[in-house]
Parts: sequence; structure tokens; C-alpha cells
Amino acid sequence: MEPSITTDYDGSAGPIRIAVIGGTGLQSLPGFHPLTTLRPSTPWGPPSSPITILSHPSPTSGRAIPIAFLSRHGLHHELAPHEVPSRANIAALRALGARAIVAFSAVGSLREELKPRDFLVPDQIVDRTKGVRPFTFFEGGMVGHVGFAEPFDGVLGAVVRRCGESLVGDGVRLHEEGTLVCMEGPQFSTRAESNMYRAWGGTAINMSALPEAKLAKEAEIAYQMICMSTDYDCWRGTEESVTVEMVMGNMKANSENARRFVGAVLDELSKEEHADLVEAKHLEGMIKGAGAITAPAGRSKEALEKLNWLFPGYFQ
Ligand SMILES: CSC[C@H]1O[C@H](OP(=O)(O)O)[C@H](O)[C@@H]1O
Ligand SMILES: Nc1ncnc2[nH]cnc12
Repeated sequence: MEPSITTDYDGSAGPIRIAVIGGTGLQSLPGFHPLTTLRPSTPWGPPSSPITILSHPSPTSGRAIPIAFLSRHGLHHELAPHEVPSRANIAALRALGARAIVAFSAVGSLREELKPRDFLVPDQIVDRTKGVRPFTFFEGGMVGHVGFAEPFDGVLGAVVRRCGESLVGDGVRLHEEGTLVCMEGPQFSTRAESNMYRAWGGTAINMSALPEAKLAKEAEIAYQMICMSTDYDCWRGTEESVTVEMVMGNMKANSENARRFVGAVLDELSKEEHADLVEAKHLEGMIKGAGAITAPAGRSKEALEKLNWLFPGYFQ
């Protein structure tokens, strides 16, 4: 099976290494110059949305760097969290060349100090999805086990955390660490659940970190989620529980900050000094060992075909 990316992108702006996944309220990246739009297909189906290739000028060399942008819930937020085709999303971005992904997410705050409109760069995840979402590339005759102790990429995370200065507004803060609880949804939590997540040490809650982060790990892609707090979920007895209007209202009101933050992160990642990071050189080949547990005699042709689409030449 050949990679079947329909590529109008002629590569003239150089290889695509950096991708942004937009979440709720961030279906596009206004203010960035679009070069082309791609409609890729993958062995796991089409991704959530067309992939826009944007041109971003490197602040150091002035060179235009191509950035891939994908909208997690579709162009019009038509995909529920459990319907997001995360395997296709990650596979399509990797096939395009992306090795560093910055993923945005609107989250509920589980901590007083994480105020609505504050940002959080989490370093841990607790999985509260229910096993209904496809969550691995390794199945059907090719078993693989990757380490997930660090669900986000530490090197990419360090770069993202340095960009907090780009945020403007009264008291808007960047919180540099925290545990993200990823629940199944689409219904929000009960108060008992919300209090339990707080007792577990959760900092914030969303419905999108998984399986996205797991699949990026399997795909040898440096991945960091950037969260914007939109509500206090339902644990605070004193005020109204989370609603969609609350989430969208805060996302909209703070969209300029989200855009500034992405811009600052892209500025930083476009610098020559991060060339190895955006190629994820530190992860290259990692999956070869992790996927070698199935002896050749037990490997199915179908599984090998799919995996070789994603990792050409890795597995025989
Ligand atoms: C509209 S509130 C719930 C919705 O918002 C978050 O989306 P995303 O992570 O894509 O920004 C959350 O995960 C839920 O999917
Ligand atoms: N309270 C909440 N729970 C789950 N996902 C969310 N996304 C934004 N707010 C949320």
C-alpha cells in the first residue's frame, strides 16, 4: 500500500515537520498564511478535517516554514470526542512528515488557581475513557507496547512552556504542569466524579487527550497538549456547573490569546536550533523494538501492510 496523501503541496516550502491540532473553538488559525489544503486518506480512513498547510516565517532566518493544521472535531465541530478518528489524524500528519505536534484543548479546571482563560501545559494524564475509541496502531497480528510513563514530550513541552510570555490580559496565567483527566464524554462529569478527580490529584479535565497522545507516542511524534481552561467543571458548589455556552464563551473571548500562544510556539519551533526536535530525532526508530514482539511467523499481512504505510521499511 502506497501513502495516498493527495498532495497539492509541492514541497517548495520545505518538508512539513510541525503540526497543530485545533480543538473546540479553534477550528482554524486566523492570521496565518494558507498555502494549500490537502484531503489525505490513510489505511485508518480520512482524518477529521482537511489539512491546511500554513506558511510561518521563521523569526531567525526569515524562511517560510510550512505548518500543518488539522481541526480535531471537523471544520464545523461535527465529530463528538468518541468519533474523532485519531488514528487517521496522527497517521495522516506523520505521512506528511510531521514529527512535532502541538495540540489545543478546551478543559475544565479542577483547581481553584487554574482560572477560566488561564492556560495549562500538562505533564501527566489519567485515562478515564471507556475503551470505545480505537487506541493503537498495533493490533490484528502485530503487537506493540510503547512506554507511556511520560505521555507528553518533555523536550517539546519545555519549548512550549517558554512561550507563556505571549499571553496578555488581566491575570491570565500559564500553569506549567498538571495532570489532565481524560474522560469519555460526551456528557460532562457528575459532581461525585469531579470531586473524585480532584481527590486523585487531577488539575483539569477534557475528552480529547486520549487516544491522541498514545497514538502520537506510537507514531514517534513529539506531542504536547496546550490547554485553555474554560470552566470550573461542577465541583464548586458555589456556582453554575459547566455548560457548552460557558466553554464556547470563554474560548471566544480568549481566542486572541490562543492565537498569540500558537504564534509564539511556532516562532520558537521554527528556529534552526530546534531542527532536531521538530524532526523528533530523539524518538526515531523507537517503535521498531516496541513492535518487534510478534515473531515474523505470527505477523499478519494486513497488519504489516498498514504498519509499513506508517513506518516504511520498519517491519518485515
Ligand atoms: C465543548 S465542551 C467539551 C469538549 O471540549 C473539549 O474539546 P477539545 O479537547 O477538542 O478542545 C473537550 O475535550 C470536549 O471534547
Ligand atoms: N468541564 C469539562 N469537562 C470535560 N471536558 C471539558 N472541556 C471543557 N470543559 C470541560
